[in-house]
Order: sequence, then C-alpha cells, then structure tokens
Amino acid sequence: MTLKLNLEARSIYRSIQEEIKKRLVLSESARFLENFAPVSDRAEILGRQAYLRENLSGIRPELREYLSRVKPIKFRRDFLHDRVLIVDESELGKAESLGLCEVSTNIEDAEGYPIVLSTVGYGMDVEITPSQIAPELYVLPLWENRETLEALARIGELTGRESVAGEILKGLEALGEVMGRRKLLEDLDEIIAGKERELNEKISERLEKFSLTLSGKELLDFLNELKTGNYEAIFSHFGEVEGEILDLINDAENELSERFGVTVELFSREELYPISVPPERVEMLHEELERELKVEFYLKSREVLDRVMPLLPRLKEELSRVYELDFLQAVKTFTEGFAFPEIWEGGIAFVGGRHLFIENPQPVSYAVGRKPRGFDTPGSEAIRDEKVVILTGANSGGKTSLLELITQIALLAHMGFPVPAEKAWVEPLGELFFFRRKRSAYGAGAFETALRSFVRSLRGTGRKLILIDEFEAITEPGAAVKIIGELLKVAHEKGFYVVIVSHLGEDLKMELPFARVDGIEAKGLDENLNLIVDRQPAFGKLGRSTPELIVERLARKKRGKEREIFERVLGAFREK
Ligand SMILES: Nc1ncnc2c1ncn2[C@@H]1O[C@H](COP(=O)(O)OP(=O)(O)OP(=O)(O)O)[C@@H](O)[C@H]1O
Repeated sequence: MTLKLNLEARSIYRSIQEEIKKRLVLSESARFLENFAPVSDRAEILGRQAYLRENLSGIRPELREYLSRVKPIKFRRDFLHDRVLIVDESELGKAESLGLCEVSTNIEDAEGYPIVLSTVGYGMDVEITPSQIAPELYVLPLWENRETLEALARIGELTGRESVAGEILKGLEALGEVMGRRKLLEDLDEIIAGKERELNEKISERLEKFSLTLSGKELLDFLNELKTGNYEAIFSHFGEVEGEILDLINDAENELSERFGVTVELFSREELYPISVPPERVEMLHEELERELKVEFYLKSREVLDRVMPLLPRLKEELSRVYELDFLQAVKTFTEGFAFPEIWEGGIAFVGGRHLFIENPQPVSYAVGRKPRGFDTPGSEAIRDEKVVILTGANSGGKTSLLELITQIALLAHMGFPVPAEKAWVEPLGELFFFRRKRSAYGAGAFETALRSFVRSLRGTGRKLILIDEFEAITEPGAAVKIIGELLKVAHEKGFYVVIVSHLGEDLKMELPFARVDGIEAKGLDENLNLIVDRQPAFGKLGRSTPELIVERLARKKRGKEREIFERVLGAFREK
C-alpha cells in the first residue's frame, strides 16, 4: 500500500527524487527509484531497509567512473545479403523463418555469394541456428563494445563479483587480426591514393636528377642521334631511368601486397609519369579483398562465438545489474551521514535532523507523539507523548523549515531509505499532509480553500500526519482560534499526529489542554542588532514572537522615560 500524499507533500517527494536522480550516471537507472515510492506497509519498509543495508555497504566511490563507461550492448537481427544457405527441402521452412539470409535448395543459387553455407554439404557446414548462420551479429556488437566489457570487468572487481566480461574479452582477442584487415579495407582508397602521391614524388625527383646529369655535350649527341634516326641509342639511355621507375613501382606494389595479404597489381606500366591507378583496378582489389575477408571474418566469428555464447546470459544479467549499482551509488552518495530510522509505533521523532535543502543547517531534534527511549536532548523532559503540537516563535525562526524537515524524514523513512538525522523513529503512516502557508492568498476565497483542505485531511480514520503552516494568516485571529481549536480537537479525538505553526499559541493552549506548545526563540542579538535564532524549538515552551523580541531589545537599549514605557509594554507580554 502506498503512502497517500497531498499536493505539497508530493512536491517535496519529487524534489527528493530529483536529488537522487542528479547523482545517477546512467539515466536508465532512474526506473529503480520507482520501486521505492513511499509505502505504508511496515514489512515492506523493513524489507527495503534490509536490502539497502546489505547492498549499500559494498558500493565504492570509484564505481561511478566505470559505470559511466557502460553502454547497452544491443544484438540486432539482420538480413545478411552476403551469404546463402543451401538446405534440404525438409529444412526450408525452418531456415527461412530465421530471416537471416537467402535460403535455397538449389546449389546453382549459390552463384555470386561470397559466403555459401549448407546443411547438405554444398558449402561451409552449418546447423540451422542464428549463431552458426550469422555469428557476426553476436560478435560484432561485442567487439564494438569492448570498452563496456572492460568497464564491466572492473566493476566486477570493485563489487567482488567476478564478471564474465574478462573471459569474453579474451575470446575476442582472436578477432584482432581480421579486424585490422577490415579497417585496412575501409581505408583502401586513401592508402592507394597516398601511395600514388608518394610514388609520383619519387619519380619526379628521379627525373629531375636525371635531367641535371644531362650535360650539354650529351644533349647534342641526342639531337644528332635523333636526326640520324638512331632511336636505339636514345632508348638505351632513357631505358636506365625507366628501369629505375619500374623498380619504384614494383616496390610500392610489393609493399601493398604484403599489407593486404594478396598480390596487388595496381599501377599501369604504360604511362610512367605521372603515374596513376585506374579506378576499376581499385574497385577490383576492393572486391577481392572484401570477399576474402568476409569468409575469414565469418569463420573467426564462429570460432569466437563457440567460446563466448555460453557467457552471454550472464553478460545480460550483469548489464542490467549495472543500473541497479548506479541506483545504489546514487542513494549512497545522497544518504551519506544519514541513519536508518527505527520503524516503531508512536509517531515520528528524530535527533539531530538536518534539512535536505538548507546549506549547513543547524541540526534540530523533534518529536510528535510518544517520546522514544534514547531521545534525551536538553529540554526533552517536557515532552509528554502529545500527538498534537503547536509550533510558535519568531518570524524567520525556521518553523516552516522544521515542517519541511519532518516531511522529508517521514517520506524517506516510508521509502525505506536512511534519513538525514543521527537517530530517528518513524511510525508507518497511511497519509501525510503538508499545508504550506499561502503568502499572497488573502481573502474569503483563499480561506475557504484552505479550510476545505484542512477538513478533508481530518475525514476518516487511519494513521495520519498533518503538518500545517500558519493557518490564521488568512483569517482574523479571533475566528482562527475558534476554527483551529475545534479542528485540532477532531484530530486529537481521531488520534492523528499534527504539527501546526501558529502565532496564537497562547490562546490555543487554553483551548486545547492535550496539545503541546513548542517555541523557536532568539538567543540574542548579533553585532548588527539582528536576532540570532536558535533553530531548535524549546519543548513545551511558548516562543516569544518577533514584536515581543523587538520591544525587549528597545527596553534594554533605551534609557530614562522611554525605557520605562518600553518596559511597561514588555510587562504586558509577560502578564499573559
Ligand atoms: N535548521 C536551520 N539551520 C539553518 N538555517 C535555517 C534552519 N531552519 C531555517 N533556516 C533558515 O531560516 C530562514 C527562515 O526559515 P523559515 O522560513 O523556515 O522560518 P519561519 O519561522 O517559517 O518564518 P516565517 O515566520 O516568516 O514563516 C530560512 O532562510 C531558512 O533557510
């Protein structure tokens, strides 16, 4: 059963969720938070506490870095156009239903396919399973996600649960060579263009040297031979250079052959300078390499998959566990220094509570309902198990913030989380109401709305905590005492827990003998004559209001007649 929240309590719940989400590394992990919505069920809360106690302890800060490197590994089914599967008539339906490649019963249909697979001995032997027909579909995503696998292996070490990722990575090593050649194939055009450029530079250099070595006399000799038609002599002279150029070309081709693992003949011998590679030759080489590589990659993938396939179910588990770990690390950093509340019967109490959204807050202890054993802060002897408490005190004393803190602690406790306090006791509730003061809303409309929601919260029975911030601000003080007084009596009769902020503490106290009145007070003045507030409410003690504090301040500062008047006013406060 979920804990029912009114609008403003829900908005505090949402801001707590946001705080945790901010700390997640992977946005998908947020779904874990949904399993921790506040509930009323004691056993469920205790179960969650046990889960978190057990799992938070193993979470190390370094985990974040590795979690952030994990990407989902997606295995996609795909129709592969580079292969054909030749099967027996009886297997045709099964093979086709896999939808992985072209299937036929006729070997003639294999024409033109780089990869020919068969169950009847016409090509590479396979069984009709996706892993044998298309092992690349498994292996390639693994290869491309090696970084994720490495991160998983580290996460395994950090959490003390050995990961299968290490073993998979070892298996993938066998693909290194063929993957290197796939990369080479991708870069083929660029590599050849580079070689072409390099070769032309070398040839041009050679030619330049050659022309420099041609002396004036040699030039005349040539011209003579040209005149007499003695081409032999000319050719023999130039032949020397031609030979050198051909050597350069051969060297370049040998080097490429070695890199690609096939015999390469790319450069034309007809036109020696500038030398160029006909595009159709590049195309042919590309095709040849591709065919060869496809077969090789297929075979290697099968080999690797044989070893890795049995590990994949565990890999999947580990990948989803990553989101849980991410959730846990976010909870761990968010709840650093928090304590698990004791789930008990008797209201809500905490020692050293720290407001979640105030920087460096003064810790505050508070109790509504029974005073737990172990709650022994100064002044706590005034607590008498009151379920209805009226919180009074100076403006800006921290009354609203205290209501927020009570809400935060109640919400986190019902989520099964640790709470921002040294110690806490929380009774599982059915409903939680938080009514904020409507600062700008004056007038009959606002009053009516507020009254209606207050009354709505009092309907029915069950375990409820109702927090109300200054109800009287929207009506006249006299009427407010009557209304609040009566409504609090209803709450008391029904056994609801209530904390209400009010400046009418004195009047309400007379009306409601069962209620406790607490006060937040100023400790004194700072150097700028501002009030220094003690955020810790004094239990069972009316908080002096701001006007009273100002009168007291002036009574102390002034002298003579004026002081007398201030003291008389102050006396009026004291008489009550
Ligand atoms: N425990 C605390 N530690 C430090 N600062 C606090 C604490 N509680 C409240 N404050 C700060 O004091 C200021 C006033 O708090 P808050 O609005 O809760 O007072 P309030 O008593 O409800 O005032 P008002 O009477 O005007 O409604 C806020 O700026 C708040 O951040």
